[in-house]
Amino acid sequence: MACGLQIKDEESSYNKNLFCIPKHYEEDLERVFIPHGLVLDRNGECLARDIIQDMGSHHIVALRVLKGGYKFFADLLDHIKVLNQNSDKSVPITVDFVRIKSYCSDSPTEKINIIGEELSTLNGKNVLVVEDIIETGRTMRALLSKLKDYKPKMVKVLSLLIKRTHQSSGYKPGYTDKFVVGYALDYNEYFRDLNHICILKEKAKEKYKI
Ligand SMILES: O=P(O)(O)OC[C@H]1O[C@H](OP(=O)(O)OP(=O)(O)O)[C@H](O)[C@@H]1O
Ligand SMILES: Nc1nc2[nH]cnc2c(=O)[nH]1
Repeated sequence: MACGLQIKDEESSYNKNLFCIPKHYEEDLERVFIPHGLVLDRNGECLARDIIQDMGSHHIVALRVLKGGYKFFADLLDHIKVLNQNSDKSVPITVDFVRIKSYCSDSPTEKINIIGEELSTLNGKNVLVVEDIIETGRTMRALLSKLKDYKPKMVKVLSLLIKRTHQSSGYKPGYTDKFVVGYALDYNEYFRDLNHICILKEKAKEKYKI
């Protein structure tokens, strides 16, 4: 499967005044990091085609990791449905959900809560885990370890963003400490209603802190 686009931290971010931002978030955002159009273009037909090619030999269960992944997941499924309708080869896709909460404000918490564990439907299936962001990798490691119990035939992970961070626990290397929001990525539940993926201002972290 394609390994994605490498985006260099601030160098490649954009002045937010060039974009449509909801009034209620104007003061909270530093820069636009990934414009909505770019997200939609990358998360398009090509990605859907790669998934079908890689996993399409058998019924796919798309496992959505809530809450953050909902926009990414919905847009991706739309593309897979179009492919299924328009090509010679088509594959049934069912969906399942798992809710994982590990962050409070911009910090990982001790406990990784996996909620909604009735995942026996994954037994013997090709499972596509769809996540919005991987930072330290702790959440994904906990989930993958849990999934093993259900004996899937194959598990692949698709993440909208993989951060380069010094906090990485080994799932992926790199570094950036910017906290990003938008396209359903939140900061204490705010900013999911923002289309572009943006860098949050430090003072907004205080404003929305719980
Ligand atoms: O790689 P990690 O450092 O573990 O971080 C990644 C996790 O953080 C976010 O979840 P969050 O706890 O904010 O829940 P949410 O999906 O409801 O936003 C995100 O959706 C990932 O699941
Ligand atoms: N919204 C959001 N969630 C995260 N979880 C881990 N890192 C991040 C981040 O930068 N933004």
